[in-house]
Parts: sequence; structure tokens; C-alpha cells
Amino acid sequence: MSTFTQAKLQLGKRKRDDETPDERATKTRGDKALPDSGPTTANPLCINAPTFPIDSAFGSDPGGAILKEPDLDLLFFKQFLKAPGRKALFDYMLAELPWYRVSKKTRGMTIRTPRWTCVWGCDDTGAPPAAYKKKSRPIPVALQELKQHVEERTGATYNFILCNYYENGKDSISWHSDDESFLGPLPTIASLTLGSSRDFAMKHKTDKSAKPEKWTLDSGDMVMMRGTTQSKWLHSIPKRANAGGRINITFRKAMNVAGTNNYYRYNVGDGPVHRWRNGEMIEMP
Ligand SMILES: O=C(O)CCC(=O)C(=O)O
Ligand SMILES: [Fe+2]
Repeated sequence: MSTFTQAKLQLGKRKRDDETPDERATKTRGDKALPDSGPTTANPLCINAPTFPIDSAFGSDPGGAILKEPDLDLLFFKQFLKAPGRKALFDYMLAELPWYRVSKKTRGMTIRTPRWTCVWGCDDTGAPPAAYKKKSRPIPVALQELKQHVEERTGATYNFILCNYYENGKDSISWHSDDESFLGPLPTIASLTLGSSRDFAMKHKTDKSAKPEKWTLDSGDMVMMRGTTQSKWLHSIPKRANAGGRINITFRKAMNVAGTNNYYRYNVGDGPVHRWRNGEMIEMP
């Protein structure tokens, strides 16, 4: 099957073609001693306010380098967030957010998403609560502030924040595009890296003459994908032999109820909340 056909099949389903069952067992809380800081509850809405100013991570460099191949429209903000604030933000997000390892059934197999995820936001349609399969979650205050900063710098507005936590080099996201119709025809997505560096690979869906691209994303870097980037290109974070923890924060705009339902299904799912405690993910009872 061609990459293009595969990509089309993914439309609206957000399936990843090279995800493999994740055998890793997640430790349960049991009688493990948990540290005082951070929530130890399964309630995902329980998130402490930060004890440091979020804007201590905001840089002032207005620029973004424009990267162009055919149909590719990327703005690359090197060191969009600066130290030491971005380290505090990484630690805060890892400790405070409710993390999920979403499972889904594909071709009779249960596949676990090869990274930790969580999501906040809702479309702006004003649809009644009954239209939603899950109750949407308000964007936590600290992430609201970050969103506002990203909006000011990118000139776009967003109503969703999706977070990925890649615990080590085995965690990844396979080739895909965020080209679901619920994002509109030319979606703008801003994607921010905190923590360890990872490769960000891109390839054109059909044009073999377009050069595949690969950039290293370091802590604080932000990539803004816009225009025909999602409809024409695929992107991925490949696995690598060694990598520390990396948080990726993406800012998006869902245009309808289907978008909101999709984001909660594939980034929260039906499984338990996990919290990061003492260097590992602990399942909350
Ligand atoms: O981790 C990243 O940089 C990319 C994440 C991504 O592509 C996605 O969540 O759709
Ligand atoms: Fe993506």
C-alpha cells in the first residue's frame, strides 16, 4: 500500500501504522512510598498551581526561521523557551499532569500508544454536553499562560493542548500527519519540546523529488507547522537507542465536536491515570 493511501486511511482515525504492542509493565502504586509533592490521586483535574513564574521561561527572540521544501511550510523557533524556566516547566508538567498510555484495538490486537499522553481543551462550537463522549477538561492555568504566549508569538489561536511524554528512546510517534478534517484544510499546529533532544523527521507523502528532512529538537525549541504541511507531508519522532525524558506540547484548533471526541479518545482513552513519582510512572488506583 502506498504511503499516500495509508495516510488517507488514517484520516479521522489517528492510527499509527508501526506501533507495536508495548510489553512494558507499569508499576502499580501498591504500598510504595510516594513523595509529598504533586497529586497522588486518580482525579485528573487535580493539578497544583506552579510555584514558579511560568514567564521565567519566555524568551524574547521574535524570529522563526522559515523552512521550505515543496508544500512544506514550517517556522522554527530555536530556543523559544529559555533556561532555567523551561527546566522548571518540564519538572512541573511531568509531576503534576495525569498521564495515560492509551490502548486501542487494531486488527484483533491491542496496541498501546508508545508514549504517555494527556489532553485539554474543547472546540468552540458551543455544542451541548450530550454531544461529547467524554467531558472535556479545562486547560490548566499554567498551560493557559503558555498557550497565550505561543499565540502571541505565532499569530494563531488554539483551543487544544495535547501533551506527549517520551519516557526514553523506546517511546516514539510513527509516521503520520495531523490532517484530520476536524482541524480544517490548512491547520496551524505549534509544537514545543522540553527535556531531552529527539529527531523530528519529515517526508513528503507523494513527491519523491522532495528531500526528506530531519532536525534535532532541543529543549525549548518550537516548530510551527502550517499551510499544506499536514496535507502533503508526514512527520515522526523515531525511536533511538538512548534518550532521556522529553515532553512535547502541541497547540491545535479543533473545529467541531468530532475533533474534541477524537482527541480525548486517542490521548486519554479509557485506562487509568498515571503519575510520575520517584522516576517512574505509577498507576493511580
Ligand atoms: O513529539 C513531537 O515532536 C511530535 C508529536 C506529534 O507529532 C503529535 O502529537 O501529533
Ligand atoms: Fe503530529
